[in-house]
Amino acid sequence: MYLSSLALRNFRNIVETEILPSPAFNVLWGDNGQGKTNILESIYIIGHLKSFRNTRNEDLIEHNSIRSQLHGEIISGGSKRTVDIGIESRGKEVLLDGKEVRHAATFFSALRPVIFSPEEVALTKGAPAGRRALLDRAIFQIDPAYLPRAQEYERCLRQRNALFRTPGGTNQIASWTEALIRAGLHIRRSRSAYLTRITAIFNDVYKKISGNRETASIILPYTPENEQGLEDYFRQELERCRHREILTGQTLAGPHRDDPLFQINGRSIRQFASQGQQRSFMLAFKTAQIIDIEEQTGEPPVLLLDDMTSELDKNRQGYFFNFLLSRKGQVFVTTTDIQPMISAGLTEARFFSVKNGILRQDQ
Ligand SMILES: Nc1ncnc2c1ncn2[C@@H]1O[C@H](COP(=O)(O)OP(=O)(O)OP(=O)(O)O)[C@@H](O)[C@H]1O
Repeated sequence: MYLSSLALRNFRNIVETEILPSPAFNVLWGDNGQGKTNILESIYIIGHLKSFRNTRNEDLIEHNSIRSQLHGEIISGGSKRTVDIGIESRGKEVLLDGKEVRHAATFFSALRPVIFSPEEVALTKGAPAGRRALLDRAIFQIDPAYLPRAQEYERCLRQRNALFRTPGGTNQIASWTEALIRAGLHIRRSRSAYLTRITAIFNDVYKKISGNRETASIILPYTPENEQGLEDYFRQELERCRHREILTGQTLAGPHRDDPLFQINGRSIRQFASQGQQRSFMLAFKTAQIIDIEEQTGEPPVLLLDDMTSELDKNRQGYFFNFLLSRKGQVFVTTTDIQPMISAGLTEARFFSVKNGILRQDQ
């Protein structure tokens, strides 16, 4: 699966551009603030409908315009698919192969881009919501059933919270508690199963990146193996919070409050990790995600790497370049300095210079 053509109009600082990327390696290079990340963002939106940056539709539209237009052509399993996305401040219009998209799940399987960006690295150290989002996004991408389940959980959560604030509503809480537990168990089971599946690769990659000097782990606050135990745990959590829930009018336990623990050498990343260690952690997580997508779908995903080599020492950089070179999938990487890539042997890559939102393919 790869992006064979990308055309953008009035997207961020890119007024008009069309590129024909290589099915293998593409390097977007240029000074800071020229539009490299914007290109990656457009590809990410073609795969996910949303940006990986926390942005509103109007931020995506070129300042002097009222509409952005994104067009992507994707080669998958030997056939071509097209994606067209029109963005206006009031919303997005999406066409897959010229037809309106009814189910988001159909759409998410069209390109499956995986992003590695400094914004995401920051999530490892931030609030629990960011770490949950990292995990959930990875699962959404591979499991079409996860999105409706997450939506069902959100619905139960909203209903249950509303009852806390409705006079006499607490009498009806019990049935919504049961619905919440049922829906929540799906989410927790999926999160556990996903981590169980990728843990071996993740551990292995992290060890290699760190030259066998460190170990990393992602730990959920519940045990994955035991189904009944998972349910009992959820009930006990709710029971423990009951009094506070009535006081605050909010559901205080469940998948929406889980805090996945990211650790290096048994210590929380939040408190101890350096920038380089956080990056290595994300590299290992994303690498595991990529390998998992490849194993589950039989096709390598498109990899988007935004400025990923800064703050990695030479050994860690070297490991990652070797990994990239050994892969079959399509890669887009941004950089201000192409020299390390040329030295690493990425000579087969297609290079695009980016200046003031204008892209030029180097000869
Ligand atoms: N809606 C918009 N309309 C016009 N220009 C925009 C819009 N949104 C962002 N920009 C411009 O895009 C540029 C930033 O582009 P981008 O984030 O892709 O930079 P970059 O080349 O990746 O740089 P860096 O190496 O610093 O990450 C800035 O000049 C910013 O002003």
